[in-house]
Amino acid sequence: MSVSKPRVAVLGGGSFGTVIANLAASNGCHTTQWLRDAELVAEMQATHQNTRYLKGFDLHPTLAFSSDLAQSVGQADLVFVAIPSKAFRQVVQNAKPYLQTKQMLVSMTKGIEAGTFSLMSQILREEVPNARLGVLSGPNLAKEIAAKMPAGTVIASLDPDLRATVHQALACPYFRVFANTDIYGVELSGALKNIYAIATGMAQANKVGENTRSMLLTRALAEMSRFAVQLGANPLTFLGLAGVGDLFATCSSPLSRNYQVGFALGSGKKLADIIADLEQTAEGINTIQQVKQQADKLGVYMPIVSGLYDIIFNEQPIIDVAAKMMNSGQRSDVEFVLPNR
Ligand SMILES: NC(=O)C1=CN([C@@H]2O[C@H](COP(=O)(O)OP(=O)(O)OC[C@H]3O[C@@H](n4cnc5c(N)ncnc54)[C@H](O)[C@@H]3O)[C@@H](O)[C@H]2O)C=CC1
Ligand SMILES: O=C(CO)COP(=O)(O)O
Repeated sequence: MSVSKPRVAVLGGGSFGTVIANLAASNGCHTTQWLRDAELVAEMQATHQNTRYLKGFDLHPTLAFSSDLAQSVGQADLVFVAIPSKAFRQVVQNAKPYLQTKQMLVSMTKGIEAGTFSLMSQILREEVPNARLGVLSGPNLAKEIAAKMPAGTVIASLDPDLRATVHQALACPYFRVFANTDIYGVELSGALKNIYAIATGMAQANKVGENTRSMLLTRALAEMSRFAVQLGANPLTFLGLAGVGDLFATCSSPLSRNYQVGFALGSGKKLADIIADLEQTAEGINTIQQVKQQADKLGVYMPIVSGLYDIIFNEQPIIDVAAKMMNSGQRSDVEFVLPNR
């Protein structure tokens, strides 16, 4: 286990990258946040705020900002990556010449690469084959952490030193870091729950009751774990913070961008207008498309994903899709206990 505080780099200038960089700096780690936008870097250096993505929060005075990748990652022991999935590979490729062999790379991105169905840890493995890898995921709404509201997260890695180093960098009285070794399960949980946050936002816009919301959430958990197990994840991971924890937080909170997208769709707004207004990342729309394709290929039954796909991409009315789901006959409540025939 490392004894001195790790030197940290965070790639990504969005709300989550900022919150994690701020936590590490507040914990005494020499921390640099890398952003592609030099203008925003200059503003953040002057104000120690991120007015574009995390308005109203003062950042720790020792947190450094840079738009120079070499300077940001070159000296770091631990590199967190919080870049939206559509740009993740490109940014890692750009950083690659400056990465050192013993560095630890941790993805915080909850998405799936379009076209390849790669999760971000798989991209890290492909692009930087010798790196020490981890995934950070959990119920971590950025603004709540910025406001120092207590939260827990999960660091998943096969490398015990990496798990301990992430704990050392981030754990504090309002942020607890739990451990897991099921990288794929933790990472899939984080990506998949965005789909169901869209569904719950849509249902809330249609003023459903608590019974409906509970059914949706529980069937979402059944569906996402069924899919993940097919892909080799451990079903028990879905009982942890990265699974049911993040599903509950994201599906309940209007702070979630995916929930906001679902709510706006459920209120009759057009997807293109919603995305344009959001100006932030909502991974779930891309994830629905990637998961629908993969579930069809593997023959996994995912009625919520299929229903959302029909509403968003085939313009089917929400009420028709909901009625079809409610009339789908009897299925097992917990299929790992009572299998479906
Ligand atoms: N915000 C949150 O509460 C949480 C977000 N996450 C995940 O973190 C990832 C990043 O999300 P946020 O920080 O919330 O995003 P955000 O929407 O707040 O900001 C996105 C950031 O990525 C940057 N970016 C986009 N394309 C880029 C490119 N080609 N090169 C360099 N930078 C680029 C943008 O400039 C911006 O700084 C997402 O996958 C999200 O699912 C995970 C946990 C919590
Ligand atoms: O992942 C998150 C909280 O854990 C954030 O969710 P959104 O990306 O929907 O805002």
